Amino acid sequence: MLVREPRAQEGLSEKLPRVVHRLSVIMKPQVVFVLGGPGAGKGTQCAKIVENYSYTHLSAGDLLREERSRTGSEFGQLIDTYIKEGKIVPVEITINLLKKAMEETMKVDEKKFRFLIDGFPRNQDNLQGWNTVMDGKADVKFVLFFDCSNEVCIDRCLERGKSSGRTDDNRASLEKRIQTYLQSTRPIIEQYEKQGKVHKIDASRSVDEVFADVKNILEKES
Ligand SMILES: Nc1ncnc2c1ncn2[C@@H]1O[C@H](COP(=O)(O)OP(=O)(O)OP(=O)(O)O)[C@@H](O)[C@H]1O
Ligand SMILES: Nc1ccn([C@@H]2O[C@H](COP(=O)(O)O)[C@@H](O)[C@H]2O)c(=O)n1
Repeated sequence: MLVREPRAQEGLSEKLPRVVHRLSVIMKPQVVFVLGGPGAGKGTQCAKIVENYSYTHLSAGDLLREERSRTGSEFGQLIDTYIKEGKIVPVEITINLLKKAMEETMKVDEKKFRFLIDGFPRNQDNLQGWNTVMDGKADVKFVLFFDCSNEVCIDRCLERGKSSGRTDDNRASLEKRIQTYLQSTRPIIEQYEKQGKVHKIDASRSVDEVFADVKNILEKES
């Protein structure tokens, strides 16, 4: 004889709150922060993750560059100066771009709730902005930290600079970007390390060797 679960007899009014709660949990953005020095390979690895897993890649740097070239942007000039100087743009600008991009992604396809947020949070101001605006609205699952020497970072960016057209892929900007990374971003990574949230990857190896480690981490975390 079939024994009926009590829930099977529930009406819609009893079920609905539970369904709504479950949906809101499922659809809460799940975030992986992707950090590392300039040219460490963050964007390259994010592209490979997107090919293989259901993540949406949002690069804070790309969003700022887009905003810089958007006709009528009130922040274009400021962003341009900060990027050339290797300085971190005030978070009020960056967090709004990220939030909008996340919302638009999920509006188009509600199943796209896993995000790789690349190049953020880069300093204390970024982290504070994230906590203020996104607290409770998104879960930060872990941090992928692509670690390699300053020399490798600089060499890769200079090589990329031959064709990237980026205003900051030159030696003068790179010296400043490395300083900003060491002084402002490394302490953020250390904070997440203390929370046990950081997966550190040796990014000085080939793209495929680095990605093999990334895959292992993503398989374990899923
Ligand atoms: N493992 C690797 N070995 C050699 N070259 C690499 C590797 N990963 C990336 N590159 C190259 O180095 C350059 C920088 O890579 P990428 O743009 O992915 O770095 P990034 O960390 O996103 O940089 P940024 O923070 O400056 O935007 C690119 O030209 C890329 O093709
Ligand atoms: N959170 C961030 C991210 C980036 N910037 C500025 O953009 C430059 C390029 O960033 P990449 O991630 O593409 O290397 C970076 O040097 C900063 O000037 C930022 O301000 N805040």
